[in-house]
Amino acid sequence: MVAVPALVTKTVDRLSAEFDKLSTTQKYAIGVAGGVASLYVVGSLLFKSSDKSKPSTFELTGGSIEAAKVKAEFDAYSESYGKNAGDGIIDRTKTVHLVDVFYSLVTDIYEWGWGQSFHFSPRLPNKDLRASEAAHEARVAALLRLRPGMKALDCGCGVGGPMRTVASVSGAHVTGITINQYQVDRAKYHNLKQGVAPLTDVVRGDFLNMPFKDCTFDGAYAIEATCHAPKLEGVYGEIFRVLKPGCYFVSYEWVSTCKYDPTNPEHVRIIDEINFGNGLPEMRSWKEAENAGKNVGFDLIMSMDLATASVVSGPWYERLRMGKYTHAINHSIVSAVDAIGMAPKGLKEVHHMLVEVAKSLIKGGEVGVFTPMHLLLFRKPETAQ
Ligand SMILES: C=C(CC[C@@H](C)[C@H]1CC[C@H]2C3=CC[C@H]4[C@H](C)[C@@H](O)CC[C@]4(C)[C@H]3CC[C@]12C)C(C)C
Ligand SMILES: C[S@@+](CC[C@H](N)C(=O)[O-])C[C@H]1O[C@@H](n2cnc3c(N)ncnc32)[C@H](O)[C@@H]1O
Repeated sequence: MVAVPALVTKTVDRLSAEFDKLSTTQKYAIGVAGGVASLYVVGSLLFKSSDKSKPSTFELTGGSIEAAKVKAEFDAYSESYGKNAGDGIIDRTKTVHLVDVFYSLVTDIYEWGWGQSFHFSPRLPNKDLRASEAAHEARVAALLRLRPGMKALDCGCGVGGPMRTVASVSGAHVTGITINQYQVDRAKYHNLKQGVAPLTDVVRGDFLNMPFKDCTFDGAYAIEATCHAPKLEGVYGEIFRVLKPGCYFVSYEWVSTCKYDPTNPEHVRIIDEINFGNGLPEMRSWKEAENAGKNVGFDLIMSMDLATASVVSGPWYERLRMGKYTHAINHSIVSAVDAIGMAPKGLKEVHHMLVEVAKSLIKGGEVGVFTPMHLLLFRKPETAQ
């Protein structure tokens, strides 16, 4: 006989007593919910797909961080943010390392619950999420005037969703750079599987110090990525260096809008929460982003917030708002997988951070103080070296 600890028997007794007090409908509802959850768990275990196009619930990892260290790395990440609203990352020299850690922690969860493109998009009328996403990415190829035979740079490429669209629609070759090795592996896997490998390459590196020669690329873009740089001039300056003269750089920037009031505590709180839940050192204003490009030598060609540019497209944060209940269900699933010891310890806390940041992003969008898609189109002058 197996000895059952007294604490367990006591807890079971108390739960049964509580269960007895419920009405028949409540008991029935709990039974159905339990059944669905068990079916989900058993189904996922039995029918674990060999298709690795997205991790299953039981395959969520800490990216490049070994499972035993996930909790400690997440705690260190959390502690790197200041206690006062507006502080951001206290020691900015640690930003690049912390961003690398951040992406190890979230990449599987992003792919699992969002997809292969780690960005937002305006929702186009009569187009589904994927079509709206692809249109947002294809706009980049058009703005850069990419053609077959050209070489483009994807600065902060994630697992390569945008890269695959840009290369496919333009016929140009795209090299992606990301600070996170796990993302390099995922991006290469998807590129190969989707037949885009011949037009793509992915390297691990720091976009503040890129392993490319001066004047290498015919175009460069960054989709919701340069917001991670400790200083925008640092990354913009590197992009300027590796671009050929006369070529374009387009960025979808995460910035505060002209509605942001630094003396309004609610605005400050929203931005602070967005910084923490997304691995940002601080939030820049759209004007600071424009100036950063000009400061490194670019000509500014176009500057507009795509969140408000078209009156017929739906808000970028609608997808998050619609997913509110799914996020809660996802949290129960991650917690259950954690409870049975099938997820790295700490991943539940990472997921909780994402549930919370989804709320702050929605708030930032609704109040209008934040946009993840301020379009900046720059050109390196013909005369520049
Ligand atoms: C550009 C960046 C990332 C932008 C977005 C791709 C991500 C921002 C917030 C993320 C998410 C929030 C809630 C998660 C949910 C709780 C989980 O169950 C499934 C994944 C989420 C939907 C997740 C997906 C990606 C985001 C929308 C930043 C980092 C600069
Ligand atoms: C939100 S993701 C966007 C990814 C991709 N652009 C997309 O839209 O799917 C931000 C990306 O920036 C990269 N990044 C952040 N800081 C970086 C750095 N210092 N050097 C290189 N890549 C960096 C991250 O690794 C990640 O791939």
